[in-house]
Parts: sequence; structure tokens; C-alpha cells
Amino acid sequence: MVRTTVVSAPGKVLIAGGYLVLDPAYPGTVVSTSSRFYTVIQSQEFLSKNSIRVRSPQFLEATWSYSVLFEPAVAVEASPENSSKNKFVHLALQKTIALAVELRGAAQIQEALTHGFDIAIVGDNDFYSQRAKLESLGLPRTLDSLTQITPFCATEVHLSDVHKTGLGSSAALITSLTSAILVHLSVISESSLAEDDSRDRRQAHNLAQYVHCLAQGKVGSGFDVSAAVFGSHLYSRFDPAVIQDLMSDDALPSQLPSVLSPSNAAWNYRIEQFKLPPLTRIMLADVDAGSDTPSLVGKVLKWRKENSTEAEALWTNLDQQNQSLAQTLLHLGKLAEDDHENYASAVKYICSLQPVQWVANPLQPTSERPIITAFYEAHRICEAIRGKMREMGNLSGVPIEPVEQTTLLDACVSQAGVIGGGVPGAGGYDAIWLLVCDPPSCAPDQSPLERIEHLWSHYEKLDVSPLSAQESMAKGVRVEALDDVPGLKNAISVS
Ligand SMILES: Nc1ncnc2c1ncn2[C@@H]1O[C@H](COP(=O)(O)OP(=O)(O)OP(=O)(O)O)[C@@H](O)[C@H]1O
Ligand SMILES: C[C@@](O)(CCOP(=O)(O)O)CC(=O)O
Repeated sequence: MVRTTVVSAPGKVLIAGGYLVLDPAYPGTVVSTSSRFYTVIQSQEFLSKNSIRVRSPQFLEATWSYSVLFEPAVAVEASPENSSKNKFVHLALQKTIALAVELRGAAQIQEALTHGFDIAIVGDNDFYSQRAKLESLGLPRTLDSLTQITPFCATEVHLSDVHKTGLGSSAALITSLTSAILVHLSVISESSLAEDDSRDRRQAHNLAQYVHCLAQGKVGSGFDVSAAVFGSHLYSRFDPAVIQDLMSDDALPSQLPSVLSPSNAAWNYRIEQFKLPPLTRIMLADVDAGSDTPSLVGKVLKWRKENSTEAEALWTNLDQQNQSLAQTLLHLGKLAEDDHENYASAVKYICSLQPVQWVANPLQPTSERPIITAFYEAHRICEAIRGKMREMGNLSGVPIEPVEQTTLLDACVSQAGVIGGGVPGAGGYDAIWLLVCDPPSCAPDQSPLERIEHLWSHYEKLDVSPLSAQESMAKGVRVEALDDVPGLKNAISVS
């Protein structure tokens, strides 16, 4: 029987904390998405000993072959016949196998590679823009249309030409790939990877975080990898010094176990529980081809450095608003837990009213009032954060929430039942997020979801296409059964 390991990891949306989260003093609020990357590893008799073949069947000419050498030192070499390079995949193989050899000994890893590994990697359709596909199928840009596209559908382009949607494909890919190899080589156990804060999960985090930094050639805040491993949370970054010694070309495999160890206290990232309130749903839109995040980040950080007094005041204010938003959303979750009936009834009530009307009704039952007030507070804070992010953009000369996005977001957040929204992460032209009420059994003409879909699909000033992602119910990285993921077996089968 072919031995198979499947590990998935979610994408992310940073709803609050863009730029600030680069500084360990300021937490960011990251929501992990139902859209995931999947890595499927199969030990195949037809592949030669110590060989690894990696395939990304959603792309043209996306197969890469590698050989694992154990002498004189462990190394993973790309085949000269590969038609392209994939730095992310290559580094993931090199570092994960080197760590595995250090932790389990070369003999165990060599034994596991008696039959070569076939590794297939696929991402949910949400990671890549589906506008062209919807158009070619003659389908309107709605959530329902997205369900009609084959899961993990072929993009018909080379990987380097794909239009990504900003959900953090590389972080989800690296996390699912490195964790899948660790599980397949029995370096970490399936059951322990599933536990919230287990050693194995932290081991998977430290490795993925390191490989992602190496592949990107820089140490970002790391919230994307952290969301891929742990799911939604409030994230405060780690000190880059922890991996500094491993970032150079001279780094030795023997350094990996201690630096990447789950017991290494220098991994000082902080994670606090977070999830969106019940009966609400995040909605994401792929807006327009866009902005170049690295240059946005560079400019904002330069402005902050050169204008430290003004920046300090702005950062402090934004941080207060960011934290208030997270706490208000968590408080709503608590209110729902304490009194689900009144909570559900309050959600239903605000569903058909614009935010400005939510707290205007003096006849509101007192039992629902604190709930509605908290929803209004969340709305108000989202708007305040948007204002401050615009200010950051204006001051640093960067289109964080450019005027086109402002017009679109204003139209969205004034709809009945919309709690708030903004530009995710670094901002720019290419995406927006909204938090909308999503009560059960809502008549279509009463549903905020449908109102937003209608607004987006009829919006003439910009191309706006929904993504199907919701908040992930499963927390972060997880082992899957190949047959249980709809469309996965088909997507990875060799045609
Ligand atoms: N399906 C895939 N198969 C193999 N490699 C992939 C795949 N998707 C992404 N990659 C790797 O990740 C790299 C893209 O990384 P990059 O950092 O540009 O993405 P990102 O910023 O995470 O994207 P996003 O816009 O989704 O946030 C690609 O060059 C490739 O090496
Ligand atoms: C600007 C920044 O804070 C967020 C970038 O987020 P995104 O890639 O736009 O989702 C950078 C970072 O945190 O690494």
C-alpha cells in the first residue's frame, strides 16, 4: 500500500495591525481562512531511492525533481533537468530533511526514502484570482458562482504569472509542506501536531517561520506563518535575532535542532486567543491588480524613522484602536456565550438596519441593548482604524487605503448589517475585507451577504470579485485524510 500523508494549512487576513505588527510592541489581529494549501506526500515504489518529485498540478510545467544525498553531509540537490527553479520548495526540502536527519539520524531518514517521495501541492482556488475563470464560464461574480469552479482548478499559467489574492500563499504552502514532511518522516506525530500548543506544533512553527524567512530573503513580522500554524489569533512578533545565525549561507545543519527547538525561549512571539463573534462572517474581495507590498512597507518604515514623534503618536493611537477592536469582537463572543437567545435576536435586528440606526431605537429591549451597543462599537472602531490608516498613507506617501478603495469601502460599510471593514495587511489596491452579520435562516432580501454580493457585482468603478473564504473553523495546520477533502484526490492524480 502506498503510504500517504496529507497536511493542510490555512491562509490569513490581517484585519488590524498592518505595519504596527512589524514592531514587537504592537499586536496584530489575524484571521485564518477556510481556504487552505494542501501537501500530499506519497512514498512511491516507481520513484527511485532518495528521490523527491514535487508537483503543483494547478500550474504549467510545475514539476521539480530533487535528489537527497547523505554523504559527505545531508543535501537536497535540484535536478539539472528541471525547467524552472522553485526556491520556496527547494529550501523547504533542504531544511526540513536536514532537521529530520539531525533529530532522527540519517539511517531512519534513508530508510523512509527507500521509495522516493511524490509530493503534490495545491491551493484552494481563493489563493488565485478567479475573475478570468468566472468570465470564461459566463458566470456572475458571486459566491455561488465560485462553488461551480472545480476545486483546485488549473490556472493555465506558469506559477510566476499567476495573479495571487493576498491570502498568504507562500506561508500556507511552506507550512503545509514542511509539516507534511516532518509527519511523513515521523519527526513529529499526527496527534501532537493537532494539539493547540504542543511541542510538535511549535516545532512545526519554528521550522516554517525560518524557511519562509529564508525563501523571502527577509524576516517579516511572521503573522502569516503563525496563522498558518495556529489559526486566528492576536499576534506579537518574535525577535529576528533568534534565526540570525541560520540566515547565512554558512549555517550548519547541526545548528538547526537547537535554534528551531520548541524549547528555545528566544522564539518570543506571543499568541492570544481570538475568533470572530458568532453569527458574523468575514467577506473578502479580490479588487484589482495591484500594489507592491515590499515597497509600501519600505516607504512607511522610512517615514516612521524620519518622523519619529509624529509616528509615535499615530502608532500609539492606532494600537489602542486595534486592541479595542479585538477586545470588542472577543466581548461579543462572550455576550453570545452568556445569552445566545438575545444575541441571535440582536444580530437579526441589526441585519436590516444601517450601522447609524443600530443604537438609535429607544424602544430596543434592554436585554439586547448591550449587544447592539457592542456591535456599534466594533463598527465605530473599524471606521476609526480606517481613518488612521489613511492618515498613515497620506503622511508616508503610500496608497494604504487609496481613494478608490475608500469609495468602495464607504459604500460597503454603510449597508445594513455590515459591522465594518478595511484594507487587509499592508493595504493597497488589491483587496478589501468586511465583517457582516450572518444570522441563520435569513431571507435573501434581508441578508447582508447578498446585499454585499449585489453591490460588488454591480460596482462599476472597480473590478470587485468575492473570495469564498470564511474564518477557518479548524485551528491552523492539520493532518487530513486524502478522501475527505472534496476534489483533492482528483486534483493531484497524474493525468
Ligand atoms: N502552488 C504552488 N506550488 C509551488 N510553489 C508555490 C505555489 N504557490 C506559491 N509557491 C511558491 O511561493 C512563491 C510565492 O511567494 P510570494 O511570497 O510571492 O507569495 P505571497 O506573498 O505569499 O502571496 P499572496 O499574494 O498569496 O500573499 C512562488 O514563487 C513559489 O515559489
Ligand atoms: C505590512 C505588514 O505588517 C503586513 C503585510 O500584510 P499582507 O502581506 O499585505 O497581508 C508586513 C508584515 O507584517 O510582515
